[in-house]
Amino acid sequence: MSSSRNLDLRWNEATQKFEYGANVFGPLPEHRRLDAIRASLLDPQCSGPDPVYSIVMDVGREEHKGELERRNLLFGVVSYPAGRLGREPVRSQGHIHKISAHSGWSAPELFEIWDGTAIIYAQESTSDDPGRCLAVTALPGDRVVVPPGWAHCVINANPHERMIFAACCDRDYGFVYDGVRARGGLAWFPILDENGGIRWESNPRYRSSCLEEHKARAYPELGLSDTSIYDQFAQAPESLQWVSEPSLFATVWRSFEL
Ligand SMILES: O=P(O)(O)OC[C@H]1O[C@](O)(CO)[C@@H](O)[C@@H]1O
Repeated sequence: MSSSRNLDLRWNEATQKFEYGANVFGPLPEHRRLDAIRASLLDPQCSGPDPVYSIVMDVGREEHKGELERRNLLFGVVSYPAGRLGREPVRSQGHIHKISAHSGWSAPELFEIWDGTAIIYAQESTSDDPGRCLAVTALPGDRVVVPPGWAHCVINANPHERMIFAACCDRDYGFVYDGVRARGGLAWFPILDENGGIRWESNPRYRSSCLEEHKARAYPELGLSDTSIYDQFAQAPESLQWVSEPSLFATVWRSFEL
């Protein structure tokens, strides 16, 4: 069982499900199978943990249901097993958020790591030139923000332990995979080295690019406090409104650093 950050839910390894505390709602997990994500892996024939990850979208405390809906916000939690996908760590496929009907923006996403070590990888575009490419390492309690319109994936950086994270996103979410799949993945593939560390290989189906790597940082310009993202929502729901209404920070996004 793993503990959550101020939302009473935990992953049960034996049942491969999330368990919800009193007054916490959430669905059964959707298990993403290995066959469903092969098109974006370095070795599409590889073997690895199956399911590759388990997702619950729309979790929260009963008392917040209305507020989440009114604000077009949604919390999800994702659990990744230990292991590897061939030479790669366990990871998601990579996608861009669809344009939201209510905002006209491809929404940003706010991640918070709960257990394990994650790398959030993001690139500006899935066209020939991927633009800026960044890999941000995040530990329990760290937050990472992927700005509007960027393609991204989430990686379990430690092949020896499970990784669990929460994300706050637009309730009108949808994932666009075309660009990523057409190029056989994102512009950089994470590779597990002999010592369990991560190195990167560029994807030759993109024009050459540089990869910047750094650790997670604070985001005062987005009004993120030190408390967990769910508690921040509970205490001041308007302070996360930018997730579903990115235009509130239109000027911030222009020079945003992950
Ligand atoms: O569809 P993909 O790219 O495999 O990623 C799915 C993941 O993306 C997320 O939105 C996080 O970016 C999670 O909900 C989910 O784990």
